[in-house]
Amino acid sequence: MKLQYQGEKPFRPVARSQYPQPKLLEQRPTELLTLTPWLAPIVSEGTFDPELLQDMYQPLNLTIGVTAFAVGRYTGFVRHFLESAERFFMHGYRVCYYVFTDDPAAIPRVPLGAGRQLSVIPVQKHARWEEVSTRRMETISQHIARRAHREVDYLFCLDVDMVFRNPWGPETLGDLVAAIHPGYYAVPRRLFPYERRPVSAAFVADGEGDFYYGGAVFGGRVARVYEFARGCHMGILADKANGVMAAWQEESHLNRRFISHKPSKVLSPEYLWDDRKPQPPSLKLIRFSTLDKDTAWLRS
Ligand SMILES: CC(=O)N[C@H]1[C@@H](OP(=O)(O)OP(=O)(O)OC[C@H]2O[C@@H](n3ccc(=O)[nH]c3=O)[C@H](O)[C@@H]2O)O[C@H](CO)[C@H](O)[C@@H]1O
Ligand SMILES: [Mn+2]
Repeated sequence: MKLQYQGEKPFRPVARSQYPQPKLLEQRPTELLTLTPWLAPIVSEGTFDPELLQDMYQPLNLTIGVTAFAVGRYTGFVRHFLESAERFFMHGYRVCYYVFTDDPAAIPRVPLGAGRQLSVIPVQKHARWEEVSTRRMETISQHIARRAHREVDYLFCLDVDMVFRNPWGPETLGDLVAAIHPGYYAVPRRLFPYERRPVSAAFVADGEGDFYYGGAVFGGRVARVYEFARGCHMGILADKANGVMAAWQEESHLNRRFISHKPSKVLSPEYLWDDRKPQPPSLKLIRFSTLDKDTAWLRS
């Protein structure tokens, strides 16, 4: 299907010319790696000038979409998710939240700032939680084709059982964006929990892989997210036809695809943390984090 995207928005010249000078020979701005071997920036605190980025992106009048699924008991996370996003997510930009749920009446009407809106989109409830989680790729791609490609410039697809704790701004915008999983940023790749059975479309061979990315955060330009989610969905369908469920469901397919379709921007675990873990000194702040939750109860 050929999609008519919103017009591409050209960069305007930077208005402000006074800001700290970038210094080629100065120490690294962060303890973390700042560039992948394919020259994609790895975003973390200290690597960017938030005010400069604000001046560059604000005039573009961008609209940023967010998808979040709240099926079954996960509706209980929506209030905290939206309230914290109102405080910290893309402050000063137009934002469209797309909340997919089997129970629209359970979605709270959280007060939203100017230029920000919430669409509640009904979806069917699947019996197994793996199915709920995995079906997201299909629903996201259909939603982009039907609606979101006309409404937003960038789209982030986020888990709902999470909260924003610090600013998430235009430094995260890129063509195709992945986030490093908080559990595996210091782990050799042979120990990444990739799908290792060749029968699965998500199969990753030994010696392959860059970072282990989290399924809870991905995004980019809406056209690229469409291709990406569709590609993952195709892999999931192929597996289904073979009676296979990948080791970590859609996260396995996402990781497979990011090996061959490299992200143009990588978010450090500041953007995908887990409150059950202590914050290491190398992470200056936590921006978006998983809440401690009763997983068995939620999924039952
Ligand atoms: C630490 C850990 O174990 N992480 C895995 C786990 O993440 P999580 O434990 O973060 O998965 P999760 O329970 O948050 O499910 C993912 C998302 O699907 C939605 N949802 C899920 C179930 C449901 O009944 N209703 C509903 O709305 C909701 O938006 C949720 O945030 O599972 C994912 C499955 O894709 C990935 O494999 C992750 O690696
Ligand atoms: Mn989650």
